[in-house]
Formats: sequence, C-alpha cells, structure tokens
Amino acid sequence: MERDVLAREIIDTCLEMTRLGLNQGTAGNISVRYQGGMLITPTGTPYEHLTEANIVFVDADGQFEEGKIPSSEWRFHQAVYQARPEANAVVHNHAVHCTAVSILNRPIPAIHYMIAVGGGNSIPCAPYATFGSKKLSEHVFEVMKDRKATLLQHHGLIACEENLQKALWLAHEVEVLARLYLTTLAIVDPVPVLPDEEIAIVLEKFKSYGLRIED
Ligand SMILES: C[C@H](O)[C@@H](O)[C@@H](O)C(=O)COP(=O)(O)O
Ligand SMILES: [Zn+2]
Repeated sequence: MERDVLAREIIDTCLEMTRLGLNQGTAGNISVRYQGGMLITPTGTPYEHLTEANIVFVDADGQFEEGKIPSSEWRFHQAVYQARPEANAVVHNHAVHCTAVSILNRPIPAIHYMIAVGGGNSIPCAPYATFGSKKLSEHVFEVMKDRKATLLQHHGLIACEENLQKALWLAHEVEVLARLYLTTLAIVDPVPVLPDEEIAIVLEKFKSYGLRIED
C-alpha cells in the first residue's frame, strides 16, 4: 500500500482510539509494518494535529527520517514486529481500566471467554521499565512471543494484529475485559475463571472467528 494511504489510516485509527475513550492527550502511539521497518506516529503530538507528513518511517536499524522524531516507544513497536511475524499493526494506549489493572501488576485472568482474543488464557502484564527504554522493549518482546496483547505495568496496553482495524478492535476488547475484571474484583478476589480446557476450545473456534471488515 502507498505510504500516504497508510499514514492516513494511522491517523484515522488514532482519532478513533480517542473517540472510543481508549486514550487521551498525547498518550499512546500507533504503527504499521512498512518496507522492513515501520511507519509510526511522531512523539508528543496531539492526534488532532497530525497530517500524513508527520508520520515517521523508522527502518530496521532504528534510523529515522531527518527532521522528524518518532514515538518515544518505537523500540517496543519494533520488538512486537520481531516477536510476532504475522502482526502488521501495533496500537499502544493508556486506557483507564487496562492501566488500573497494570498498576495492580496482575494479568487479566480468564474471567470471560473473550480473553482468547489475546491468543491465550490471560492478558499478561509485562514488568515495568522506563518509557522508551530498551529494557521495556525487551520485556515486551518476551511477553508478546506468546500473546497479541499485554498490559504494561504502571503504564498501559499494547495490542497487535494483522491490520490497524483489528489491532484497535483488540485494544478495545481488552479494555472491556479490564473493566469487567475490576468490576468483579471489587466484589470477590480471586475472581472466578474459566478452565484452561474451555479457553483451549475457544482459541480453536477463534481461528475462524473475528472482526470481519474488508481492508
Ligand atoms: C511519556 C509518554 O507519554 C509515554 O507514556 C509513551 O509511552 C506514550 O504513550 C506516548 O509517547 P509518544 O508521544 O512519544 O508516542
Ligand atoms: Zn505510553
């Protein structure tokens, strides 16, 4: 796909992420895999101000275009693409319920069968490291080898998928799961969970189930 078209899709996805209430201000960032590297949102720029020209190309060696500064989190986006060859889009946000669970430093357990959207029986929580650091990208790489989404301790959420629409859909589903978890956790701890055997069945069914939108 043309660079400008992808850049427009990134911006539209950013705006939709805010519209869905998943993010605010200059928090969060979005990328797509592109020509061996990625196209990614610039650092510290409110989404409403973005134009196609602001989207930054970062190559496989982490080099980026002169005059542009990519998201401070380009390293963990790169780590996701390395950990998950099928992923073409990465979404990061500070969604309130995901971030609240991350502060508790807990994974979201199998409280609902939709947990399987993340590719397993939980949404894990990657250990804390300073934003933008290599250490954080190393944690993300380890966790994302087994999942399509992870919480980041004391920080937020990362979700990846084969395209932007699906990545945003996944991020939204995980935020709903986080909200359900916190709601039930206020009543009972530990929260009842589905057995691994049932999640294995759902994971199998999800191979032919998911968001259906034409690219
Ligand atoms: C401090 C940053 O907001 C950090 O939280 C980062 O993870 C983020 O979400 C937005 O940073 P960029 O604007 O650099 O993408
Ligand atoms: Zn962040």
